[in-house]
Amino acid sequence: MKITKLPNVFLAAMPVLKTLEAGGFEAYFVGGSVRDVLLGRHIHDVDIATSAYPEEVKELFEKSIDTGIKHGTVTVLYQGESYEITTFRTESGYQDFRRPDHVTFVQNLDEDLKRRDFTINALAMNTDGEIIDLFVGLADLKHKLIKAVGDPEQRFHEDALRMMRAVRFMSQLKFSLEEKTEQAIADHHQLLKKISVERIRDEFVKMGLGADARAAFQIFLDTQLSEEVPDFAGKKEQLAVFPKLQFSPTMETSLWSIIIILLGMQDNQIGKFMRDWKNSNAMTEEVERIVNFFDIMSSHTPTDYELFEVGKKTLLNTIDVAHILGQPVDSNALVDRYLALPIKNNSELAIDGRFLIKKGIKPGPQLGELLTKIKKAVINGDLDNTEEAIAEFLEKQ
Ligand SMILES: Nc1ccn([C@@H]2O[C@H](COP(=O)(O)OP(=O)(O)OP(=O)(O)O)[C@@H](O)[C@H]2O)c(=O)n1
Ligand SMILES: [Mg+2]
Repeated sequence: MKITKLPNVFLAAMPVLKTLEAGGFEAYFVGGSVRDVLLGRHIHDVDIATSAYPEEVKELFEKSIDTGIKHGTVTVLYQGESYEITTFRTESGYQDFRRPDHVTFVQNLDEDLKRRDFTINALAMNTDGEIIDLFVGLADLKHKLIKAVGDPEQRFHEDALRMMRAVRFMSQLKFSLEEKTEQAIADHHQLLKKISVERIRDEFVKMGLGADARAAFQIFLDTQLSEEVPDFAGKKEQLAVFPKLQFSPTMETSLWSIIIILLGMQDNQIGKFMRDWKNSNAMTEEVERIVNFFDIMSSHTPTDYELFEVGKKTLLNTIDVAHILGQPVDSNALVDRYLALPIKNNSELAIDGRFLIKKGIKPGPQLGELLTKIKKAVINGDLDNTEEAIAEFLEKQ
C-alpha cells in the first residue's frame, strides 16, 4: 500500500530521511504518525527509525541534541522543526517491567517493529510513501482492533504501561480490544503497580477524554486495571457509573471532578486524591472549586453572591460537569444571572478599604466584615455601586 498525497508534516521531514539514506542508512517513519495518517487523523509529530547508530546520525546533521542517546534516540533540528530519530532496536531484559535495562541495536526494521506494542503502531512508511506492514497492522486498522504484536503477555511484561495504552487507544480511536490482548491485561493487571503514577495518569486522562471514553472505561474496570491506580481499588461499583453516563468529558477538570463526585468524596479528601494522582496544584484547586460549586448547585439555586464568588470560569466548568452527570440545571438562567451581576470581581466595587478608613472606620477585622457586607449588598442589588450610595449606607450602620 502506498500513500500518494502525504500531509505536510511528512513532506517537511522527508529531507531528513533522504539525508540518512544518502549516508548509506535505512530510514522510515514509524509509530503513531503512520497510524494516524492512515486513519486521516491529525498528526502532531513524526518519529523516525533508522539503521544508523546515534553517533552516525549526529554526523549527518548540523544540529542535534542527545535526548535519549542511551536508548538510541537523537533529536535532530532541521528547518525549525525537531525530529526524534531512533536507531533500530530491541528492548531486552525489562527487569522491572518499566524501562528497558539495556537496549540492543539491531540491523533491520523487522526486529525493531517486532518489539512495538500494538499492530497498528508497528507500521512503517518509507520515502516513497509505501507502507511496510509486517504484523497485519493495516487489517487491524480496517477492523478497528487494538491487538498486541505477537505475544501480548510478552509485550506487557516488557512495558506494563502498554496495558493503559491499550484502553487509551480504544478510547481515542474508537477501536475494540482484541480478545487475547484483553485477556493478557486481565491476567497481568498487577504489573501496572510498577509504573510511575505520572505515566499512568497521562494515559488515564487521554482515555477519559477520548471519543469512546465510556467503552474504554468499561474495559479499564473489567480487566481490573482500575484496581492498580491511585485510590480506585475496591471502588468498582461507584466507578461503574462512568460508562453509563449520557456524555463523556472533554475537559480534564471535568474528568477529575466527575470521578471525585462518583466516588462520593468529602471536601477534605479531594486534595489528597489529586496529589495521589500527581496532579498540579492549579488543577487540584480548580477541581476543588468545581466540586464545591456542584454541591451548592445540587442543594439549592445559587445565590447571586455564590455566583459572584465562584466566577465565570468555574461556573461554566461546573455546568459542564452537571450536564455530563445528567443533573438538571438551567444553565442559561445561571449564566444570564452571572452576566447581570452588578460587579464581577472585587476591583469593580466603587469603594475599597481606604475609603472606609477615610470615613472613620478603624483598620481591622471589622473593616473587612463591613467591606464584605457592602459587597454583598451591591451584588444582591440592594445597594448601588457608587461612592454616594455606599456613603449613605455607612451612615445608617
Ligand atoms: N510503551 C510503548 C510506547 C511506545 N511504543 C512504540 O513507540 C511508538 C511511539 O510512541 P508514542 O509517541 O508514545 O505513541 P504513539 O503511538 O505515537 O501515540 P501518540 O499519537 O499518542 O503519540 C508507538 O507507536 C509504538 O510503536 C511501544 O511500542 N511501547
Ligand atoms: Mg507519538
